[in-house]
Amino acid sequence: MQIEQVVFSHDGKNNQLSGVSASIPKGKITTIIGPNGCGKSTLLSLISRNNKPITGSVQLEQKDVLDYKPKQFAKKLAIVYQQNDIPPQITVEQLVGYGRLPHQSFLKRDEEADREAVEWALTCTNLLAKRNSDVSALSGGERQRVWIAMALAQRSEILCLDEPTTYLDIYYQIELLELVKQLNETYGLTIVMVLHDINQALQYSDEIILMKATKVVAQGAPDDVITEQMMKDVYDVRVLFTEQPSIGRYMVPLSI
Ligand SMILES: Nc1ncnc2c1ncn2[C@@H]1O[C@H](COP(=O)(O)OP(=O)(O)OP(=O)(O)O)[C@@H](O)[C@H]1O
Repeated sequence: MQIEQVVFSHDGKNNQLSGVSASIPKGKITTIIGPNGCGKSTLLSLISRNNKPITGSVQLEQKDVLDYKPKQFAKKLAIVYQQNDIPPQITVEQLVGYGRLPHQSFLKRDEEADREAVEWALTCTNLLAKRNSDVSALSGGERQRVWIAMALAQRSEILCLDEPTTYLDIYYQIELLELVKQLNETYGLTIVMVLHDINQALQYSDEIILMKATKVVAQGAPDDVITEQMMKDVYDVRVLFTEQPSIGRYMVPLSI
């Protein structure tokens, strides 16, 4: 995907994206980082075409995302939001089945393909044993996996995740990021996610898009973008980096 000179305003007064350009490499994990309010979720909303640029464009396979038909686009890209409303009294399997809607029409439905996709999504997310559970009775970590399973059932090539680890304890954060890594490595899914935890961004990303105050200020490999100087300039925090043999480079915050 190519994001080219995108300008966007939520309220028509101030720009929340002012001339943003970036690229999302196919088959990689790209993480958008930056301080609160800099425009990360807004950028994701334009990538997933939930908002339209005032000027500039988002291109997918050399075609403007706005030129895709809704179902055609849903087969290309799925998004999981930070907070999701759960329909009342719905089982895991039923909710995951909603991911098949882009593949169904009034006249045409491939029930075998639908079943296979739901089984695959439940298997990947380790939810087979919970398939008949009421979604509202699940833990936060399990619910987040259900939303990812629904997005997987959509069988899209790109998976966008807006702060997928927020509200999860450290165990479920790691579980979720390991799932994301596995989906990328095993099925070649392109991942675009927003994370706040710099160490998790370092550990799980192939590519970092760094934002500050409505702009993309850097893009590149995690070790190139995430530096002591960047942490001072963008977050106004003093940090040091150290190496740990099993996970590599990681950051220790020192002071503000
Ligand atoms: N629907 C909206 N209407 C008006 N302003 C909005 C809307 N959504 C977001 N904004 C504003 O746009 C700016 C960017 O918000 P956005 O949610 O994209 O930032 P973010 O980098 O994802 O922040 P955070 O890390 O706090 O989640 C903020 O100033 C926010 O107040």
